[in-house]
Amino acid sequence: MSQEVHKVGDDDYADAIGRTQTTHAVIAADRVEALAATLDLESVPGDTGTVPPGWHWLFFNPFVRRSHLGPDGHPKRGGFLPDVKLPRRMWAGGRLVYHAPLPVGPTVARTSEIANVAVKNGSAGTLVFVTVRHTIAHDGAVCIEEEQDIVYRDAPAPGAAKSRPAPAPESAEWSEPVQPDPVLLFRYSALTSNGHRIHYDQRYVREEEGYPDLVVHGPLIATLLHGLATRSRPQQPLSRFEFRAMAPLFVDRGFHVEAARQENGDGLSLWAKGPDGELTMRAEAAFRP
Ligand SMILES: CC(C)(COP(=O)(O)OP(=O)(O)OC[C@H]1O[C@@H](n2cnc3c(N)ncnc32)[C@H](O)[C@@H]1OP(=O)(O)O)[C@@H](O)C(=O)NCCC(=O)NCCSC(=O)C[C@](C)(O)C(=O)O
Repeated sequence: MSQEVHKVGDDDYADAIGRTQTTHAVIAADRVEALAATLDLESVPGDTGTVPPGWHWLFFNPFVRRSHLGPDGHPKRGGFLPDVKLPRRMWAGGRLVYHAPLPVGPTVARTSEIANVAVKNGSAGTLVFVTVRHTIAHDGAVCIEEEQDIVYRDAPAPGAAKSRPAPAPESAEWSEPVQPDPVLLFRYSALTSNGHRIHYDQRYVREEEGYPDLVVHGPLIATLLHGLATRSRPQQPLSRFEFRAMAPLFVDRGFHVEAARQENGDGLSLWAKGPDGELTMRAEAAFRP
């Protein structure tokens, strides 16, 4: 990463860079099966006894004590994650390398490091991007490497104009509809131990964060794109996946996950298309030969 600027106002985030944390999780079969049911799949896809790509987001999110939660329902900032003062947190994207399947059953370690903090100007004010580098290893062998981008934004200015998302591509070779009902959002929050109120607390999301309705989880959309990628190439294991969340999706507003062969490459380009045809997430997937 090349960004050098870690300051917003008087806050200097340089100290946070390089901070590490290790979390352990039992890769429990019942949780993996519960996600299959939540995604309305007949069974867990892929090889028996392994976690499908993207499903590792089920694990490693600790249930902290209630008194240690911040106003958004996430653990208070200033522990592992830097104490960014901007109130609205979103999952902005990530880059994943799948080295080996994550086995179901054992207790597995995830080591996390704050890789970068970048302050940028967005269309509606300051954005602070925190990039966390995760390594998930079992028995000394790395299974997954991931860089996760979390973005923090200012509260919306009253009457501020909304930025207009770009249209999604019209070149889909694969397209699947998704109906994000409140039960899907609730079950995904529960399964991923995610207390973020933007996914279930309608008063909070409207009054405090200024969104029109409950927000669909970024990792859920990325998981659905992973699923489309692996179904489109059943013979080839996924080796890399990168994605960027471009605009939010909301509860009860149907959207599509779509894919096409890459124009310049052997992999797939994928995206989520919102209810008005807008591009809400884009992704690239690479596969082993
Ligand atoms: C991120 C938003 C606010 C920026 O929107 P904007 O209009 O303010 O920004 P912009 O003007 O388009 O771009 C400004 C700068 O930011 C960069 N940028 C712009 N977007 C990204 C991105 N995604 N990843 C990395 N960089 C990004 C962009 O490249 C540019 O950099 P530059 O000045 O160097 O050229 C906007 O794109 C957006 O709303 N995206 C959708 C976010 C979303 O819906 N996430 C999923 C739901 S939140 C969630 O699931 C949460 C969870 C799971 O509970 C959880 O807490 O972990």
